[in-house]
Amino acid sequence: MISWLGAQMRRIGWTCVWSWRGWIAAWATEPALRQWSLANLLSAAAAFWLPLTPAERGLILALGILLLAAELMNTAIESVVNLVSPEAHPLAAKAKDCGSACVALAALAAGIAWAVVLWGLWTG
Ligand SMILES: Nc1ncnc2c1ncn2[C@@H]1O[C@H](COP(=O)(O)OP(=O)(O)OP(=O)(O)O)[C@@H](O)[C@H]1O
Repeated sequence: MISWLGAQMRRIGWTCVWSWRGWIAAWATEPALRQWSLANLLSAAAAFWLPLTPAERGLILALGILLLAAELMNTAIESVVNLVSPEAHPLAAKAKDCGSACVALAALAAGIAWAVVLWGLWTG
């Protein structure tokens, strides 16, 4: 039992190390990730500055983090496509376009959440 627990803790520890490495690598090469991170900071500051409910704040913060996750997934897809298909190919285009659509939908979700929350503030 103790050795199983130790193995799980080591696995979780390595997962944290690899995830941090992924974040650092994407941060260094992807301007879009830096822009979304700045937008997220501003969004989180506004969510705490405005008189929102805890549920509204939670929604805004969670969708912002999901948007960053979508951007990282898009970066992962782009990296793999560039590795296996540097030349033009319809499937490479499809993979990259879908990754881009994934980020766009996550951004739309965050934007809709902000619009609904602000509408509630305005009318409430
Ligand atoms: N190997 C390829 N084969 C076919 N089309 C491609 C290929 N690479 C890129 N494209 C097309 O060009 C678009 C932009 O690809 P690119 O790799 O430049 O992404 P990007 O500008 O870095 O995207 P993002 O702004 O999301 O980071 C893709 O969505 C796709 O339609």
